Amino acid sequence: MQMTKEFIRLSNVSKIYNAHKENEVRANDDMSFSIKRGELTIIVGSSGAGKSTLLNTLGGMDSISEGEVWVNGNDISEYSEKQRTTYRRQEVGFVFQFYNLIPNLTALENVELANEIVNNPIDAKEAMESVGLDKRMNNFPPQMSGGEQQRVAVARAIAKNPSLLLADEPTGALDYHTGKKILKIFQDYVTNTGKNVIIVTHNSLIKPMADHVIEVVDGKIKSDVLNDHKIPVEDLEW
Ligand SMILES: Nc1ncnc2c1ncn2[C@@H]1O[C@H](COP(=O)(O)OP(=O)(O)OP(=O)(O)O)[C@@H](O)[C@H]1O
Repeated sequence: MQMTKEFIRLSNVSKIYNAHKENEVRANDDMSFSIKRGELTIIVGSSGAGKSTLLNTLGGMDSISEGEVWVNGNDISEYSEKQRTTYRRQEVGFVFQFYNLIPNLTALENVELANEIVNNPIDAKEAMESVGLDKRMNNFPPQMSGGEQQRVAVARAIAKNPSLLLADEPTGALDYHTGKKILKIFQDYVTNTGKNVIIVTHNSLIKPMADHVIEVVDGKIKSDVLNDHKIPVEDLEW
């Protein structure tokens, strides 16, 4: 089968909380866009715009109310709970704002735990090396800086060898320089592997580092722009 260039396509996707009640919220409202293979995509918007809701949809964490969500040739909006669990486990790597590491396992053990649950993992040590932490493998998370813990979290996501890496405000808890290091890892990952990374953020100043920027306002897509000349993270200032 020929691989198409399109990797993700959302068609008229809505997520409605408390439908038909007084407190109904259209967190995602009639969203349509597509994402090509090998893209670094940034989804940007202010607080409450609907970014996390969208990320939860793409990551198979939640079902939608209306529309279709195609990932890698499959309509994941039709998946049963069980199929969604398999999808989430096998296909998606997650990085969150607050690392979510297990404190009483070493950095390496945190990464190993993730790659044990998938069929086609990357060696945990290799993943640690790829984020520059080969010397800190046997440290426990509380002995590491925020930036180092976030690198472990990125290694953990990469070690699953996912087809899609999702990051929700991955630099939200980090200082400027440390945040830049994390963003560089994501940008290099896309360049080196040809896989897809989607970063959700409220920081519109990082938009130039992406291949594709989707802006969300009030649950709707406000703009959808391809960057022909993305900027290396090193050259980005904010
Ligand atoms: N489980 C839920 N039940 C009801 N409303 C919800 C639920 N989850 C999110 N919402 C609402 O949906 C809207 C979008 O929320 P969402 O978390 O997706 O925004 P966001 O852009 O990620 O914001 P932030 O940057 O602050 O995390 C908000 O109005 C929020 O209150």
